[in-house]
Amino acid sequence: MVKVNVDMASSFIRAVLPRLACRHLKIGNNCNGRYLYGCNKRWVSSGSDLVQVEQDDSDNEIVVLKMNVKPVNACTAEFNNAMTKLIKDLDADEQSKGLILTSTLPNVFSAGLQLTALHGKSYDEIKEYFSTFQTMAHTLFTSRLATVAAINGHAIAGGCVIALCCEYRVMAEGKFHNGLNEVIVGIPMPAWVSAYTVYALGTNTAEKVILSGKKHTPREALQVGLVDQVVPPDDLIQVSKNILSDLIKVGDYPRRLSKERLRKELLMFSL
Ligand SMILES: CC/C=C\C/C=C\CCCC/C=C/C(=O)SCCNC(=O)CCNC(=O)[C@H](O)C(C)(C)COP(=O)(O)OP(=O)(O)OC[C@H]1O[C@@H](n2cnc3c(N)ncnc32)[C@H](O)[C@@H]1OP(=O)(O)O
Repeated sequence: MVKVNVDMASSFIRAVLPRLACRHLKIGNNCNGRYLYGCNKRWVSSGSDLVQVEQDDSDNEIVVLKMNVKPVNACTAEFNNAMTKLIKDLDADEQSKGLILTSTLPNVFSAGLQLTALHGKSYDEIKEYFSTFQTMAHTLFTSRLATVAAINGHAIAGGCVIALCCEYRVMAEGKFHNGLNEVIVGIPMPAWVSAYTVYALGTNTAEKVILSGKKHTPREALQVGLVDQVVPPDDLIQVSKNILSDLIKVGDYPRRLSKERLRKELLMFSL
């Protein structure tokens, strides 16, 4: 079990993080909180259109969630909460078997945490904001659904984490980057993110990926295991659907229980 010095992390959040994060982006507070509403399933209601929901088949077994937070799918607290609610609703709906996660934006899957949310905020506010992201990631990671990330653009830091929470990751070819650049931004990697990365990549590669903070091209991401497949952009969704169809062919109960047993150990990690 990883030991974390919580006092050190707390001091870091209080004193250093807000300045580092905003210096990294060279931005002030450009939070844009207005979004459309667009769910088309009666049992899915995120309360916003930060995530668009599409049914993929007549049986309602496959759902496509499209992140829709312009301009770069930065994970606002409202987005994190909407995602958490949607995934929980889908988990509770026995008809749903699989989930594809992608983005409405042409070149960005997700830019990760909303760095502007850290600017000028109190310790408690930042802590609360982080916890909305962590809850969303845990909910996706442990969802009973089969999950595929269809990465149609940059997947940076928290964006890469969202993809790592999925069982399978397909990335579009293109001039995109995928990586965990937290150490470059100035965020010490939380133990739970490291644990998820080790789970997906293995310890040795995860350490290299995390400690370098490197942003990988799709091909490089494939080599280190951040993604499982790289495909032409036009094929991304169809390939993801084919993978998902194969995943959900397996008996629901043994699959669900095995996923739970494999993944629940990792929930002990927090900061
Ligand atoms: C101690 C810690 C304890 C507990 C932690 C608990 C949880 C931690 C979670 C795990 C750690 C996760 C960390 C993060 O996610 S940090 C975020 C790091 N993200 C980045 O570094 C990405 C930065 N962005 C980019 O690289 C590019 O924007 C991107 C995505 C490649 C797209 O490029 P492009 O299409 O050219 O677009 P622009 O760069 O011009 O950006 C357009 C617009 O968006 C603003 N923006 C970009 N990224 C963010 C962001 N992450 N948050 C907020 N805003 C962002 C950018 O400033 C531009 O705004 P403008 O007003 O100028 O138009």
